[in-house]
Amino acid sequence: MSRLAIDVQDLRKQFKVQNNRAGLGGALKDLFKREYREVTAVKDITFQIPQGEICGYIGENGAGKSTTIKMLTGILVPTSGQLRVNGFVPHKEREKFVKEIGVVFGQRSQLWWDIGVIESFQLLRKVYRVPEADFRRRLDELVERLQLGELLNRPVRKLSLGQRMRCELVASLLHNPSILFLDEPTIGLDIIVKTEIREFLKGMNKEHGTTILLTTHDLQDIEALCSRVIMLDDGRIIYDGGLEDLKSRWSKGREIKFQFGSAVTTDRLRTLTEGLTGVSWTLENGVEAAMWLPNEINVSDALARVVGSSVDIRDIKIMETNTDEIVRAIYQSGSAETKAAAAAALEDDTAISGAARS
Ligand SMILES: Nc1ncnc2c1ncn2[C@@H]1O[C@H](COP(=O)(O)OP(=O)(O)OP(=O)(O)O)[C@@H](O)[C@H]1O
Repeated sequence: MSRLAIDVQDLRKQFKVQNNRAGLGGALKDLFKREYREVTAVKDITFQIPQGEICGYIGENGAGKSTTIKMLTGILVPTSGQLRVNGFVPHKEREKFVKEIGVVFGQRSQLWWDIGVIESFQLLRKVYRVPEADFRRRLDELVERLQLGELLNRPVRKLSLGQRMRCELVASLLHNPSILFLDEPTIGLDIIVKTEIREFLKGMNKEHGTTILLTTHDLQDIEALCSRVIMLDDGRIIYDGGLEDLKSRWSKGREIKFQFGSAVTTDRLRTLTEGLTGVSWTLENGVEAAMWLPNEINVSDALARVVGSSVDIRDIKIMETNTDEIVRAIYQSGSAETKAAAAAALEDDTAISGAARS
C-alpha cells in the first residue's frame, strides 16, 4: 500500500477570542477583567490522503479550511488530535518538515517585493539549503513549464497578478517538495492563467507524483484537478469522496437538449415519453426543446423513444450536471446526505423506534 502523505485523526482547533463589552463602561471593565470565549474552528476531523493524490478541500467562508491548512503546515498548533504529514508532526519538527512541503497562499506572497524574482529564488534556495546544481536543474524545468523566462529579472512589484502567481508556484517547488498545499491558488486570475496553472499542476502531479491539497472557491479548479473532494461545514467534514459520486448522488436528474428539423409541439413530445414517470419537456422555441429526466429513468431508454420516432432530429446534447449548483445546495443544507438518503435514515429511525415501542 502507498505511504500516507497526510494522516489526520480527530483534529481540533479552538481559538480563544476576547469578548468586547459595549460602550465606554464596557471598555473600562475590559481593561480590568477581560472576558474570553472559545471559537472551535475545526471540530475533530479525520481523513487520510495517500501520496500522489490531488484532493480538493472546500467549504464556505469560515468553514475552517485555512485553519486546517495552517495546522498541516505547522503554523498553528492543534488543540487536540493527531496529525502527521509525510510522517512528521508539523509543528514539532518544523525544520526538517518544511523541506518536504511547498505552500502557496493565493493572497500572500513568499517573494520579496523589491528585488528581482531570480534573487528571491536564490534566497529561497539558501533557506532550503538546495545544492546549486539541483536548484539550476529544477529552476530550468519550472521556468520552461511556466514560461517565466523574461520575468526572472523583474522586481515582484512590477509583475501582474498572473505573473506573480506563476512565480509563487515556482518558489514553492524549488526545493522539490513531495506535498504541495495551495490555498486559493487561482483567486483573481483570468481564465487563461487559471487554465495554465491547472495544466501545470496536473503535470507536476503526473510526472513527479506531487501530492496536492487544494482549497478553493472556484469549483472549476476542483473539476479540472481533483478526483477527490473533502467538504467542510462549520468545522466538520460533511463529505469525503469522489466528485462524480457527489454529483450523481446529489443531482436529481439530467437534461437533454434537442434541436429539431421542423417545428414540434409540447403535446407531440409528451406522447413520445408517455409512461416514463417524471420526464418533462420544455419547448424553448418551435425547433428547440429540453427534456428533463429524473435519475430513476435511464437516459438511453428516454433517448430511444425520441430517436425511434418520426420526429426529425438535428442535434442532441446531454447537459453536464452543474457542480456549482450542487455544491451550493449542499452548503445551504449543511449536509451532503441526499434527501433520499436522509429520508431513508429517518424511515429506519422511525422503524426502529416503532419496533422499540411495540
Ligand atoms: N486566529 C484566529 N483567532 C480567532 N478565530 C479565528 C482565527 N482564525 C480563524 N478563526 C475563526 O475560525 C473559523 C474558521 O476560519 P478559517 O479561516 O479556517 O475558515 P476558512 O474556511 O478558511 O474561510 P475562508 O474561505 O473565508 O478563508 C472562523 O469562524 C474564523 O473566524
